[in-house]
Amino acid sequence: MAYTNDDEALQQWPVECRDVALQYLKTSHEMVRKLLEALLGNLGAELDDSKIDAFIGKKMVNMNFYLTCPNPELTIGVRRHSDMDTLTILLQDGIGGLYIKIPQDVNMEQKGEWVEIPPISGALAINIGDMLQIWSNGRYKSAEHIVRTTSTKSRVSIPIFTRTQPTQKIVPLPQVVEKDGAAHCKEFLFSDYMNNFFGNAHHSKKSIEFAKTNSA
Ligand SMILES: O=C(O)CCC(=O)C(=O)O
Ligand SMILES: [Fe+2]
Repeated sequence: MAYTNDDEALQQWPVECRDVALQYLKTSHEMVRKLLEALLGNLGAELDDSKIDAFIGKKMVNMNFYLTCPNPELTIGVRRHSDMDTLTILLQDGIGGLYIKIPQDVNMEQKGEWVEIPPISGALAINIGDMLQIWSNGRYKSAEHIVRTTSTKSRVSIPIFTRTQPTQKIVPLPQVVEKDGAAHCKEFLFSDYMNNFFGNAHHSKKSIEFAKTNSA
């Protein structure tokens, strides 16, 4: 359910869930703003409110229902992808099944492996999106993830995607580039990216290939 404004949400979202979904979305927006400030501030990039709003101005709340599957090894719930947005807030129930791939180029024992993000009661999972990877000049990685189903229990997850406007220029933040000595991606418009991948949000690191082909 895409969010534009309260009136539209109240008119168009299903009456059974619209109030609680709206509340979840609004509370999350404040949290996302603080997270983004902290994450980018940590890289030396202080952004004013209008910039932060531009990065997370478009929001969407989804509701995923994964049915049980008699042969889970023959299928997948959501195929391998990274999120195309800025930050994703993910509420999952207690069933489990979300796995992320630890990148090869990190200094961790489990590098290259798929690792489960176990549900923790009362906790949210936060995904770095592809655009945040680019703004941070690759310092933060948008993790590839996958959802596996089980034969015994259905699962529910509710992600909130926060994303930038189509007209937003995507380019590594100058404060980070200055520190790093080089930008790892050339400028492009988010709309260019969406034209390439929209309708295929569950791509597999396509943006990173895209960024590479745009690479300075
Ligand atoms: O269901 C989940 O845990 C993750 C869903 C997801 O990755 C997505 O909707 O992009
Ligand atoms: Fe995802």
